[in-house]
Amino acid sequence: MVRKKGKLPGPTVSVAYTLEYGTAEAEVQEDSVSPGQKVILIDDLLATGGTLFAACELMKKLRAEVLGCLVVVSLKDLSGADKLKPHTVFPLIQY
Ligand SMILES: O=P(O)(O)OC[C@H]1O[C@H](OP(=O)(O)OP(=O)(O)O)[C@H](O)[C@@H]1O
Ligand SMILES: Nc1ncnc2[nH]cnc12
Repeated sequence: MVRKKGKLPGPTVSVAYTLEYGTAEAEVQEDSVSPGQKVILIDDLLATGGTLFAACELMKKLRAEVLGCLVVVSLKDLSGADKLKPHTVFPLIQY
């Protein structure tokens, strides 16, 4: 589980990222994935891609392999999928 900084117990790794309306820090527990583990990232919304890009960076820090990103809604005018390349985004709805 990737969360905003300060919301997870135990040892964590974090990364700063930008949103449409400012900056934030994303965090994941160090033992949440193992090196070499294959992961799929899931979020409700893809806007600029900053949040999922940060999640990909966290997976890179933990040496996990991102197979793709699933989102319910992708706001296509904001080109978030471009920011996530080479990772593939699978949206349920494009708007
Ligand atoms: O592609 P991006 O431009 O990064 O935007 C997408 C993010 O924005 C929303 O979260 P938000 O940061 O607003 O926080 P919330 O989950 O607390 O609503 C949403 O849940 C995504 O995680
Ligand atoms: N453009 C947007 N619309 C709704 N929720 C959002 N969260 C981040 N960007 C958003």
